[in-house]
Amino acid sequence: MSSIISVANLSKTYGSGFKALKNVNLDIKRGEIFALLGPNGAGKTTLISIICGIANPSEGKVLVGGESIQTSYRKARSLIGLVPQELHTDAFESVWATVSFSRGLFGKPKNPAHIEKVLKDLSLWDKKDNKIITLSGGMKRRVMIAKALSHEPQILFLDEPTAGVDVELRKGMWEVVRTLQQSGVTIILTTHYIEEAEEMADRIGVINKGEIVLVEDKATLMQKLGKKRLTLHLQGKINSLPDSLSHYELDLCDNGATLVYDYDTKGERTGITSLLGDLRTAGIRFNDLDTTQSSLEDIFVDLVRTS
Ligand SMILES: Nc1ncnc2c1ncn2[C@@H]1O[C@H](COP(=O)(O)OP(=O)(O)OP(=O)(O)O)[C@@H](O)[C@H]1O
Repeated sequence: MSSIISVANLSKTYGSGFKALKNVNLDIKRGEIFALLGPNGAGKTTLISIICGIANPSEGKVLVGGESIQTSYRKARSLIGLVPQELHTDAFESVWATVSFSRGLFGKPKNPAHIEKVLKDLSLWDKKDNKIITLSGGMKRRVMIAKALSHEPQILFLDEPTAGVDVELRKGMWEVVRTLQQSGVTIILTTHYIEEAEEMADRIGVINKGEIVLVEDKATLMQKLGKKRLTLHLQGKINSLPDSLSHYELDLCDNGATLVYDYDTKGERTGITSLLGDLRTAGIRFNDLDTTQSSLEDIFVDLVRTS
């Protein structure tokens, strides 16, 4: 896949002297869903604002579809649809009027067939004549996406698309995003919800204190950094672990009914075989066992804590 966005050596120092971005390098591949994760204040919105040409970088370059956002702003910007964090639309306009108007802002000729397709894709067609004020929060969010897609951009930025949205609506939004990807749009979303990145993204980037600390395929990331947990459900409860097991990092849980062992899937030896042997020697028997992969959330918390 070729790059549709290329960010090189980007830094941003605000007037206050605060360094919000420090030498960021990032390529977004055409057609992917890229999730940018980071704690509050990490620099996500600053980065998006610079890529979209809303804020100026202090140093560095951004190319969008091969065009510089700094020197070819109009060309580069027309490739981008942006759904900002805060929802602001004209409450008394109809859905149709507000979405059509957005297209006009990009100097594009009217194209009712395109607006109709966008509204249908976003399940807003039956609301096209409703005033924005009469819509639910989830529908208003979809109107914001429709506005961002009105000028047929190739790239869609979604800044916290599901913040404060209930679980069902969030899942609906994920469906919408998948449909958009299938129609050929490249999607970059920022989120606090690790689950969202885990569910949606092809690749994940983590930003912390203005620095990109990781960019990785989601699947590789889960595998590479993942730890596994072995849980043994004991035949009988035990009060404490015998000394012969003291060199293992074991946790006795559920009042002595389960034994938990965390191991590194990357390690040469997991220690499981010897642990099971030593348990047998110690006379500790179990009925059942299971293993679980640690989640992206564990990985993320680790990264942000240590970087
Ligand atoms: N106009 C500004 N002047 C000075 N500092 C700013 C300005 N805008 C943002 N910052 C600072 O830059 C840092 C990054 O802010 P940014 O909004 O990019 O973070 P974010 O990752 O989007 O956070 P959140 O998840 O809370 O939206 C923060 O410490 C913020 O206080």
